[in-house]
Amino acid sequence: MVKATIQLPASKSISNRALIINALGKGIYSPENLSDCDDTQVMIKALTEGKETIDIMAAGTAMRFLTAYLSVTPGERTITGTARMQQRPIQILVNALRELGAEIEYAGNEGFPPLHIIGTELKKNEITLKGNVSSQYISALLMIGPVLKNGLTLHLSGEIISRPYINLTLQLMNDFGAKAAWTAPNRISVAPQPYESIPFTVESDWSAASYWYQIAALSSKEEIELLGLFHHSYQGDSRGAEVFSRLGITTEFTAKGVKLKKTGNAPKRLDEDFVDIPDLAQTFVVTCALLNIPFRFTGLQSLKIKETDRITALRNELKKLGYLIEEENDSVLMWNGERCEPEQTPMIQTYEDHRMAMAFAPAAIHYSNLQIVEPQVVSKSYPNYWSDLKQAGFQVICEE
Ligand SMILES: O=C(O)C1=C[C@@H](OP(=O)(O)O)[C@@H](O)[C@H](O)C1
Ligand SMILES: C=C(OP(=O)(O)O)C(=O)O
Repeated sequence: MVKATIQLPASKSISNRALIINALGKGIYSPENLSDCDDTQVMIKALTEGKETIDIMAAGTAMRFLTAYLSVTPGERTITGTARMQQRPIQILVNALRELGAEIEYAGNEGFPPLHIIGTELKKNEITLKGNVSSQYISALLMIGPVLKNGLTLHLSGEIISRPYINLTLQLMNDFGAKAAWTAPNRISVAPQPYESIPFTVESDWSAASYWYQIAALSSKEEIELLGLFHHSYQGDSRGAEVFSRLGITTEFTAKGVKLKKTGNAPKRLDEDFVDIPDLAQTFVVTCALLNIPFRFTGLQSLKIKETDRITALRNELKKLGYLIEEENDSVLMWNGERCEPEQTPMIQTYEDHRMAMAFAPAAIHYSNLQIVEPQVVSKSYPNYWSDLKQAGFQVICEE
């Protein structure tokens, strides 16, 4: 029996947007309930310490959003991150900013952080960029739109991935008094209308919630309540609730958050497109395998450039638990029920990826010997994950 009431961490995606918007708007109110996770802490430091060299560690949002922010903010700075961050591409954003007039140089390898940026006034106001690699480039550009002299129009080419994150950006920008909207299926326009300062409270993180839905799905009995989630959420990952309802976990919204209910229904298989919800891929791959539900998950093309190559990491680690997952075109993961002998004491590697640790920990419900290597990685988005699991009665063995 898993019984817990969990105060989830605040969303890092919302926190980091609110911080950038607040800095651009020179607000009088500070956003409330900011996340205490690493990715938000590095953003706060970058915006308040005024250092010449900014280290954002492993935070993709901080790297991309600050690159645009520093391009329009007086001063000369170098922005860098972990070794993995220096392998995560940023050329599309750098080219777009340069085309607008930004002064950015690569301080290491061409196309990747670290970057040397001299803040300047950007004069151009219309560009085309690819929408099929990372939506964070688009969000980064949109957020500086209101402070550009002539506003900004973006034309996006290719299939647009992670679209709900673009919509989250637009939603927050509009809440803070900007005028930004889709003006065609592939075009977004931002008016040169400055941000206003408003009191703002950050919602809990729906991506973090997914690990508790997973725990509910894998345990025989549960009473789980998650605090701080809203019914009409800004976060695309709130769609996880609907996908979990197909796996027999329904959501009851209360005044404080959500209560999870187990219906006992399970589908014969699960097919889903993750192009809008890439951060939930690990949750559902592990959950379906352990529930013995064959699946085909498409839209995973961004997984290779995240904290680690998540396609490879998932296949490697699930094999240790006895599941043979197949991959297609770097963008599909599927499982037809094929098994192999599980390891006696599976040591799950986390590859500096918080979501590997968080998505595999619930597997301890079925594999009592399971160990998680480098468990501290969870601090990227959910520092209290292990203490919350402990509160819920879990004993996961963590290998430091
Ligand atoms: O804008 C954001 O807050 C995010 C966008 C997504 O990245 P991509 O757009 O690179 O897929 C997501 O994976 C990441 O965790 C957070
Ligand atoms: C991909 C993620 O983060 P980021 O790209 O912001 O580092 C994530 O949190 O899963």
